Amino acid sequence: MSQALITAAQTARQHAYAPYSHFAVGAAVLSADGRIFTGCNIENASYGLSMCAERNAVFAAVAAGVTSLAAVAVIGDTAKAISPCGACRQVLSEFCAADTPVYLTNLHGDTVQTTVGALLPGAFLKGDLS
Ligand SMILES: O=c1ccn([C@H]2C[C@H](O)[C@@H](CO)O2)c(=O)[nH]1
Ligand SMILES: [Zn+2]
Repeated sequence: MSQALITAAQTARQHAYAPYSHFAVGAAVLSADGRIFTGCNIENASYGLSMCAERNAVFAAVAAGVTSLAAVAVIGDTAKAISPCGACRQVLSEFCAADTPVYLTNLHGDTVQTTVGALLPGAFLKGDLS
């Protein structure tokens, strides 16, 4: 399943809209019942409005009613496996368990398997609200 998820991320990457950074990213997330949702980064002339691939994939899942994710894959044209930004780590923490596997990859086939909890130890979570 990790290979299918990585392939889905790779396909989504082809739709990246990144005319400013020229850095295309794709992401895919897996639901508990085996569905895959994908996202690519989408930039804007107002740079700060740009959105990462990871968050677009998570938001696509949530918009389909899936709020619990079983696995995540991300791909970009990096020298080493891609490293998600802090904002995406926080958003992943909202919808994934700490032990949810994350496959970080690049176009050379380097793959690092980590977890959402390892990517953002001490994430601010629902339970922290009083
Ligand atoms: O993990 C990452 C890292 C970067 N980007 C996007 C944001 C921006 O559009 C471009 C350059 O940072 O890549 C992602 O989508 N995911
Ligand atoms: Zn991000």
